Amino acid sequence: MSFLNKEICDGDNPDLTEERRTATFDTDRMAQVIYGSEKFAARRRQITKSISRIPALQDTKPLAFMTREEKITEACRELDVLSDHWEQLIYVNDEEEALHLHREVIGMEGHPFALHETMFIPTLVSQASDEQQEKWLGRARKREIIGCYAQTELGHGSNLRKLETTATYSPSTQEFILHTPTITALKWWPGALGKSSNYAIVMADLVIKNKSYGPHPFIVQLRDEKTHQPLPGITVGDIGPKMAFNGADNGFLGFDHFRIPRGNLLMRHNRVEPDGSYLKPPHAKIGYSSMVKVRSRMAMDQGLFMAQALVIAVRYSAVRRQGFLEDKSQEVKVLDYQTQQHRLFPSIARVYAFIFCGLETIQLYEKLILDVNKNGDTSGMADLHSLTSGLKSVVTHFTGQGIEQARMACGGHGYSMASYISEIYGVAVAGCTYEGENMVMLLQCARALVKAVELVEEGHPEKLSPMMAYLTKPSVTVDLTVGPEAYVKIFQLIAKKQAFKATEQLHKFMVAGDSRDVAWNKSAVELTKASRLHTRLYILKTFIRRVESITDISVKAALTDLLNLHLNYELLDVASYALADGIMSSTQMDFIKNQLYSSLEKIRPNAVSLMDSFQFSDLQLRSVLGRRDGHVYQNLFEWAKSSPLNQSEVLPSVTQYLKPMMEKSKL
Ligand SMILES: CCCCCCCCCC/C=C\CCCCCCCCCC(=O)SCCNC(=O)CCNC(=O)[C@H](O)C(C)(C)COP(=O)(O)OP(=O)(O)OC[C@H]1O[C@@H](n2cnc3c(N)ncnc32)[C@H](O)[C@@H]1OP(=O)(O)O
Ligand SMILES: Cc1cc2nc3c(=O)[nH]c(=O)nc-3n(C[C@H](O)[C@H](O)[C@H](O)COP(=O)(O)OP(=O)(O)OC[C@H]3O[C@@H](n4cnc5c(N)ncnc54)[C@H](O)[C@@H]3O)c2cc1C
Repeated sequence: MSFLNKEICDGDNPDLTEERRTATFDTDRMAQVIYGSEKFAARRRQITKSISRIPALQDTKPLAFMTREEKITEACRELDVLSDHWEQLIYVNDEEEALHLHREVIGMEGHPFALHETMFIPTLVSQASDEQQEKWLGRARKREIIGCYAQTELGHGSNLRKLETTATYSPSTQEFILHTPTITALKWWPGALGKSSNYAIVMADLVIKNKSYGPHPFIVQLRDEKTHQPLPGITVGDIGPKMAFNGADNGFLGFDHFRIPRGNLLMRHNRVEPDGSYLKPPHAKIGYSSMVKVRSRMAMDQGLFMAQALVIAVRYSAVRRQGFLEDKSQEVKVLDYQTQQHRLFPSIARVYAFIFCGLETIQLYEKLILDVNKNGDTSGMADLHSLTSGLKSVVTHFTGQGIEQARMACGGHGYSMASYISEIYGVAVAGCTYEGENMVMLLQCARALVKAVELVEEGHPEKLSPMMAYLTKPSVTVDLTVGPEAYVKIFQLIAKKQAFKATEQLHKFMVAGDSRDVAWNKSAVELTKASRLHTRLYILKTFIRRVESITDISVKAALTDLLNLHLNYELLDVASYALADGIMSSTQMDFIKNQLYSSLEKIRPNAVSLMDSFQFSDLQLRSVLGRRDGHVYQNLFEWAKSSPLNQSEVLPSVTQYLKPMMEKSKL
């Protein structure tokens, strides 16, 4: 068939080439801003190039046509190839490079080392004593053992204080006896637990002399290191297929009076002595630090998920032609429609905003762990906990929305698994649940907000952390034409008003006789609204800070357009609060709308390059629709032909059922 002639696929789609030519900035320079440094952006490109030279790391069969078993096997094959090339591809133990390598080669659907790297090793780093690290950390880093993080149970996830798995200390044998007393106490959900891991960090209720000390982390061997068979006393398996993440074997785990040595309680911050005496940690929640680590990474990780969906949708929108504007001789690129821009560009701005936030929170976590491990200083824990609790909830929610809009922006082809957007969506929205269900975490953030409001009301504003300082700002009239700072001021007023209103409501119920818990529940929706506004304000301020710090003029100009779009879009999105409280007038609302529409026009010529700047390889994107070459239709046809259903002309379902049925109908 002539239209499949290879020659016409040589070179990129001219529509995309034109987009790339009109960009006003250099995508390598933009990548430096996205990835935090010139060095890392260059390393990413270098790693991508090295990967492309290893034939065994190129895609085999499209993921969409694989079974779960095939996906898991393929991920393991890739891990094996990676381990042979590890030292030649990346600097050993460089977490960011390793993450990039995994994202690109194995993708996002999960693999046996995902939890090993993201939670098992970090828990050993933050919770194990030096002696324990000597014993396990080296082995874990060399991947002699595979570990996961087993906390959630069939009956309890959000409420850690009610975990049922017990670790009862036996002073006579100096052992802990791990036990699963009921079916609801089965560990349920941990990634890579089902079939791959032979070790786990198990969170269990520490019990000494009939006294419960709450959840503590233990390192537990689950399987024989030679045979990989579960050890006696352990029941373990896979929990079955999920909405996405089907390359991961999320698992269940039960203990039948399973004994582990005393030295398997991770004892960097707390201890159980041989006689059973307990030395408490410097902060009650220090054992939760691995969750805080993952939450601190989520703004970045979710930003990258949304970026992948938007690369696909924006490239496709520059290639897809549908309908007419002025010129009736050629259909228009759908990216030229204002509605398409309004659907996609605010999400592009959020991607950048989330990533800038993520760069900051990752550093905040690293600093916290240094402070705790080196100086025993836990003073930063409360702030980082409330910040990351709000942030994980807000970014996962908006990422889900942004990816779904990206899918719809691709019309019918977005619904095909060839776009890969449905898979990205499934993986990203898991983040609304894991590491703390979003509502639960917004309410954690609200605890800090209410405390801060109470401090202001009690006349102690000097005790507020810098993040809460806006709660003392007086109401002022703001001229929006002044620039970003004016938007921040209005946002601060809106967020402050909501924090005070929610706290007032809480207090009102308490004064009327409700307990704090009941009053809290009756005010919970208002409290979560306050948390969202507080978090969105933080994101907005980080975006402004980051753009102000950029030195490359053309990159800064492109990002200033994006920032302006973000400011106007965010303010419009929360305008109902501002109007209700008389913070903004309807004239100001009209101004914001007009600014927003003009931002869309300014961003239009840079849209493709703003997304190209993420420098995702086609291997990483795994999207037929979003490939860099833009030869959407040829690529889609090739992909469809590779469907298992097309490997024979007549399917058994036809010979077995349809054919006889049609024959019968003829009689
Ligand atoms: C070399 C490196 C290579 C790297 C390669 C990596 C390869 C990766 C490849 C990528 C491929 C795929 C990606 C896969 C990634 C998937 C990751 C998925 C991971 C998912 C894991 C999980 O989900 S683990 C389970 C998570 N579970 C939860 O989050 C449970 C949520 N619940 C809680 O956290 C708690 O129950 C609670 C915080 C909600 C309440 O706790 P508690 O009841 O104990 O406390 P209170 O509410 O009473 O509050 C009391 C006070 O304590 C304060 N608090 C609570 N928590 C903390 C904390 N963490 N830090 C500080 N303070 C805390 C709380 O604020 C209260 O304070 P006051 O208000 O002052 O009283
Ligand atoms: C893909 C994926 C991977 C995971 N990986 C791991 C892992 O590696 N290790 C691990 O240990 N766990 C893992 N989990 C489990 C995950 O951490 C939990 O599912 C999560 O913490 C939510 O807990 P839950 O399922 O008990 O939800 P629930 O708490 O039962 O939530 C159900 C509903 O109740 C509401 N709710 C609950 N408590 C409150 C409250 N106090 N106030 C108001 N509303 C409330 C929630 O908002 C939600 O709407 C994973 C989960 C998923 C989906």
